[in-house]
Amino acid sequence: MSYLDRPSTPTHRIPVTLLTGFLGSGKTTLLNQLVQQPAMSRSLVIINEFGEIGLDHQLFAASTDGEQIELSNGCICCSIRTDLARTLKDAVWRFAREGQRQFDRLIIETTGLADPAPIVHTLMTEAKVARHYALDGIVTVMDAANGSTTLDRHEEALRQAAMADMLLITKQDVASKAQLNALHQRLAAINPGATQRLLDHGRIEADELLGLGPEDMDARSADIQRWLGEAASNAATPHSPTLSPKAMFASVDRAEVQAGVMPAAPAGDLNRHDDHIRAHCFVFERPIRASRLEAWLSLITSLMGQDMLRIKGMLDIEGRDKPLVIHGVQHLFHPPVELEAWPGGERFSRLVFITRDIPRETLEMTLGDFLDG
Ligand SMILES: Nc1nc2c(ncn2[C@@H]2O[C@H](COP(=O)(O)OP(=O)(O)OP(=O)(O)O)[C@@H](O)[C@H]2O)c(=O)[nH]1
Repeated sequence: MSYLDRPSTPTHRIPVTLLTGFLGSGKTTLLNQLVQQPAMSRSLVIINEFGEIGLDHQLFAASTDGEQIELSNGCICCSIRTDLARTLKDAVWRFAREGQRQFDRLIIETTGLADPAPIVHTLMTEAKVARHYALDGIVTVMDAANGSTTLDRHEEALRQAAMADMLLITKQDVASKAQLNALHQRLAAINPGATQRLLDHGRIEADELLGLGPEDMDARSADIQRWLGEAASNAATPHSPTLSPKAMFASVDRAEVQAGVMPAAPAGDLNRHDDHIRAHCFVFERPIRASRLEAWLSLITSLMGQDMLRIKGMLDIEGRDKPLVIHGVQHLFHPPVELEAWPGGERFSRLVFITRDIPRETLEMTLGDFLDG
């Protein structure tokens, strides 16, 4: 059976929030605020820091009912990935009393230099980990004062921003308005699908950071709009039924930032620094043949998987009445999720790609060829 023919049934896996952000951006400050909140009381927190303490899964008493583990002799995205996998597997019984698991949610705080992709891969590909855990969302913290410079200098920070479901901007109190606007525009260009929020010393309601991913989207299909990005949903709606498939591509290279979340950014040269990381949105009016899309996804991810940072889509597949949501990080895809209804009653396919050094034309031409078939 092919990938698109296997929509997942709702699972009861433990949702995982990956908290990332460059060195000193404010991750720990945020985490300290979060763990005080009742919504986080049954959370296990894994903190990965570079440090000198040997890796002995040293346990700390957390400030709330939650539990905390420190992984501190390397970075979980590279040198100690197997330690992360083992820690996750062990945690299920280690934090259990009388056969009952004592946590319902997992937060992983990465080091400031971590690439989120390998961590997501560990969650998705290690069978014993994937059985118990499912990625809920990637939350990336950005420092308003240094963020633009950090993005200029550090590929890691770009990748953290590009893969985020939510971008939390800290230190607005010490940033100029110009710095804040520049960062806001830049992040909107890199990752139009991610919500941007301003944080004051890490303060935010935990609920806002939870339930970000597609795993439980079935229950709240209206949220698909936000998840795919307002830009993909609004700007790319097809109208004419006579369009040829190639003409149905719509380009959305800028984000419509959600009202009330951040002020609208003034127009500018959004991609001056980041030409290599881009968001590309495509819409298709006619139903897509599953086998052709799968063949294309397989080709494109095997050739360019490393540079295909994120893929999100809501698809109208031939022979299906309901929308199918797909979600991938590099060459790995979560099981597709079938929604109950088309959000807003609008039935058409949307695909969003966040890529590094992949020209839009490459996607457009190959996709057109495959779907034209
Ligand atoms: N002015 C200001 N300072 C902040 C804010 N948020 C965090 N900080 C400060 O920024 C510094 C770094 O914050 P941390 O939370 O330790 O950052 P981190 O991302 O965990 O840092 P690493 O562990 O080095 O990756 C601390 O001194 C915080 O008090 C904010 O909104 N405003």
